[in-house]
Amino acid sequence: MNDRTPAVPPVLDVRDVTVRFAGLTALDGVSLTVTPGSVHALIGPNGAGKSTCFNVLSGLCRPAAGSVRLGGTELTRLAPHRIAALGVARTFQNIVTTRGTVADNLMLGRHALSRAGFAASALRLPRAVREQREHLDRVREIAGLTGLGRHLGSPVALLSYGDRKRVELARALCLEPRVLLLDEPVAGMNAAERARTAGVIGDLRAELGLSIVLVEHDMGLVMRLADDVTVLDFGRPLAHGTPDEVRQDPEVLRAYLGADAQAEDAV
Ligand SMILES: Nc1ncnc2c1ncn2[C@@H]1O[C@H](COP(=O)(O)OP(=O)(O)OP(=O)(O)O)[C@@H](O)[C@H]1O
Repeated sequence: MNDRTPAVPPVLDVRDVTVRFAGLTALDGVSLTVTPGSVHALIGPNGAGKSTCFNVLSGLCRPAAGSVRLGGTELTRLAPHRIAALGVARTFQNIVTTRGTVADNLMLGRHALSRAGFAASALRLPRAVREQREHLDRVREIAGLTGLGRHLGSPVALLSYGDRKRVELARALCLEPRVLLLDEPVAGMNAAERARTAGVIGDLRAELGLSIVLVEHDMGLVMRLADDVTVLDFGRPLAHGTPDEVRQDPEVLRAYLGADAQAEDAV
């Protein structure tokens, strides 16, 4: 821990959220509570509404009904940048970072936290130089936490797929979030990269005390990392509980986990 470590994050409370796209109800009365400092997984088959839920949490999608609160603050009608400023950062399923070095991209992630104005930075006034140095120090720490320390000077385009996915994660961390929304953080990775990223996510929770909401199809990762699991099916909440409770829930086995869960139990 360090003095930038956020205090205990506030509860993220999602109540009765409904989202409709034309005739389709993508989320239908979804509620979940993310306990401070926990990993809360959101799982379900393709089209269950997981990404839509993330879009609501990060302000990209406005629900027809329901509310999202972070501590005492209502997030539901806020713009994405306001929600990010309040401490909710996200990654996306697809890699969006393709240019510049790892350090460049992480410094961009710090931009929203800069206090020195454009003129002070352009003129390299002492205050701006000091702030820049502090951001660089923090970028180095975050790169270390995410396993990117030795890649800081590398162009992102030359990194392995797994490292590029972790650049997305590190960039979200550069906002110093209290809640981190991870949308399929290991999708497309090989087994070694998955294990590495799972270790990084576990360390983040332990070292930064973040609340993490995790959307992931890799059930092994979900079962290993999550404290709580909410299962969606056709936009509706199907089950909620610990990983062990959810993996034994007959409705969940029928609707979603099926062979995967049984295969995992056999390991
Ligand atoms: N912008 C949109 N316009 C219309 N329908 C949409 C839109 N976004 C999502 N949907 C529909 O809403 C439903 C939920 O989609 P969503 O992407 O949230 O599911 P998901 O659980 O994240 O699926 P996946 O695991 O495949 O990413 C789907 O039927 C999808 O086709």
